[in-house]
This record gives sequence, structure tokens and C-alpha cells, in this order.
Amino acid sequence: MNKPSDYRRIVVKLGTSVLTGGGNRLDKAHMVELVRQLAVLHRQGCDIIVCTSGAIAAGREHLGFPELADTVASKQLLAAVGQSQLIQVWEQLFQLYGIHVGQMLLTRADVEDRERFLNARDTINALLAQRIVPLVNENDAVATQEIKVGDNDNLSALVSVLAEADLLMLLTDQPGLFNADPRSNPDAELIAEVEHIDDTLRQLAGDSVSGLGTGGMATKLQAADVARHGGVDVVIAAGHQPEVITNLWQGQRVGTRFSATANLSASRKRWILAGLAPDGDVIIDSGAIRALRERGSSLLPKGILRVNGSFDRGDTVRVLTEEGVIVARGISRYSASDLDKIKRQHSDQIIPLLGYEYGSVAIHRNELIVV
Ligand SMILES: Nc1ncnc2c1ncn2[C@@H]1O[C@H](COP(=O)(O)OP(=O)(O)O)[C@@H](O)[C@H]1O
Ligand SMILES: N[C@@H](CCC(=O)OP(=O)(O)O)C(=O)O
Repeated sequence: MNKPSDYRRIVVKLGTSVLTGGGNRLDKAHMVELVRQLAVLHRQGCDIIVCTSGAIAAGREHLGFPELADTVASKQLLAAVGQSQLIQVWEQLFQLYGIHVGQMLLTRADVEDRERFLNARDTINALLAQRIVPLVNENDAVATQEIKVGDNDNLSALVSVLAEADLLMLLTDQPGLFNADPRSNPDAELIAEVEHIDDTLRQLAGDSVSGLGTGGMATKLQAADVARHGGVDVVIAAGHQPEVITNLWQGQRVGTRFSATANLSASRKRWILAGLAPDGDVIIDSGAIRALRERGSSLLPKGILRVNGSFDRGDTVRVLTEEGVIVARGISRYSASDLDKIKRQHSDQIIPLLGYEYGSVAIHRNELIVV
């Protein structure tokens, strides 16, 4: 592979249909082939997050296909058994290539609550910084109706936005989105590019008929909509197509493509600007004002003189001069009481003073708008 890719961070979602090859057991021969392709990207410096389905299928297989009532509790039981089996397989396969993996089981609550969102994001970033591949699945065993995402297509979209990925690959058992379900319509045609997701398109995207996957194309379309609005390119393609991951990474036209509709950092910044009333104020010194205004830097604790109000980590704050002039708005990485303890201090004093840290900056420049 010679051509450098524009995609530096990708999320690869592998549906049950891909991991089982349509059968009722994990298809390890195919899983190793997927890992081989991922290892090539990893070696080229690409950050890889895998959103893996298959826990329920693996649980069924491990327990010898038990006769269980068709209830949520049965699925949770199967997921609890199968998740550890699934991770063991992935771990062994990635180990063949000398790559470590880290398991992250999430629910909707982890991405909707801002503090938990930041925690999940920090963990993903910490894993990726050590070149460890996060293996994400829904925490099916504990996810109740209110907190579950429900399907891994939507979960992978949320993760791709959270991790600021630039490409989401939704790999499944079909070559992409067709103008009718190809399982029941042999003449169905592949849609190579989707510009707008509208009701007509939604009607074409049917449910899963295999009984193994969740949501079919309908959830993939929802996921594509979420991810592209979060600044992520999305492709739906066949997980069994030879070299599919490598080819997609290189930008080849495979499957159905949805281009990002927004630049991620721009949309995140708009979100801060349009955000709710600020939860508090951070007053900074002249050196920090210059760093923010002239160099576009992050705000370090060292430049903070005072903190007003009571806000949590992840809340929106105003950044003010001593005279009360607004310099910026941003999302604080620390609570008001934490910032009060570390203000005027060098960042290497954060751990000695707090006993922990969420990074060296008080407000990261990606989450800061100078006004
Ligand atoms: N318009 C469509 N184009 C392609 N596939 C479709 C369409 N409508 C429904 N499907 C179904 O969606 C299925 C893929 O979804 P699903 O079974 O949930 O897979 P996965 O486990 O990969 O998430 C396909 O096997 C196909 O039968
Ligand atoms: N979390 C579940 C998978 C849910 C799901 O969306 O499945 P799929 O449609 O195969 O991606 C599991 O691990 O079995």
C-alpha cells in the first residue's frame, strides 16, 4: 500500500452478519482476515476503533444454542456470556499482530451525559494514544430500555462523533444500500452515493430479515445521518468483500457513501456558541488573553486568576478579563472547585493538588471559541 490515506482515525462497525458469515457461530477465519486488514492500517499510523456486535450470537454458541424464552432477559443473559467469549477471540486475533485491545461497553447514558461523554472520550483517546484498539459494544447486560442505544449502527455513529473520527465503515452482509432489500428483490440496485437522507430513502431501507442482526438498513441510515452531521464520512459496504477495509481507507469507491455535511470542529464550536447560558466564569490574566487571542492556544490552569459560579466538568463557561470583558466561551475540563484549586499553577501540579487529572489544559482549544 503506497498511497497515503486522508483518514487518520476510523471507526469500523462489524455487524453480527459479518462476524458469523450468516451462520450461527463466530466465523474466526473471517475475523482473522478482518484483523489482518486492520493491522495494515494500524501499522500505517491510523487510529482504529472497532465497534463489534456478536455478543448475543457468541453467547448462544457458547451455551450450545439453549432454548430460551424470547425475552430481553434472555438476550441480556446471552450477551453477558457472549461478550467475554467475543473479546477473547478478538484479543487472540489482534495479538497475532502484536496489537493490544481494550474493551469499552457503553450505553446511551454514557454519550448523552456530558461528563460521562467526556470520560468516555478521554478513555478512547488514552487507548489510541498508546496504539491500543478500543473494542466497543453496547453494554447489553445492563442496558435497560431507557438507556440503551439499541443497535450498534447508531452506537458506532455516536462513537465516531465522540472520538472525532473521520471515517465510519458500517460493514455488513450486503455490498451497501440498495433501492430495495436485495434479499427479496434480485433486481435491486446499489446506491453508490447518498446526498440527502429523506423519507423516500428511509422507506427503501428495511429491517434485518436474517434474525441475527438488529435493525437492518434502517438503523444504518439513522447512523449515517448522525455521523455525517458530526463531521464523519460514512460508508456502508460488505464485510466479506476482499480487502474492503484497506480499499475504503484508501478512499476507493466501494459500497454506499455518505459524505460528512459539517466540519467536526466547526460544528462542535457552533454547539458551544449556541449553547445554553454559561454555567460559570473563568477570569484569566493578560498572558492567557494573548495566548487565546493571538495564538489560538488552549487555556492552561496557569493563566486562570479566579473562578465564579459552580460548574461541573463538561459545562460551558465564559472566559473573562479582569475587567469583565468576554474573551471566549468554552467547555471546561475541570469543575469550578477543581479549577479553584489548580488556578495559577503549572499543569504538572494538577495531580499533586487534585490527586487525578483530566489532561493538562483547563479548556482545550478545540472546545473554545474566542469572541
Ligand atoms: N434497501 C436495502 N439495502 C440493503 N439491505 C437491506 C435493505 N433493506 C433491508 N436490508 C437488509 O439489511 C440487512 C443487513 O442488516 P443487519 O441484518 O442488521 O446486519 P448487521 O448484522 O450487519 O447489522 C441485509 O441482510 C438486508 O436483508
Ligand atoms: N450488542 C449486540 C448487537 C446489536 C446489533 O446492533 O447487532 P448488529 O445489527 O448485528 O450490528 C451484540 O453484541 O450481540
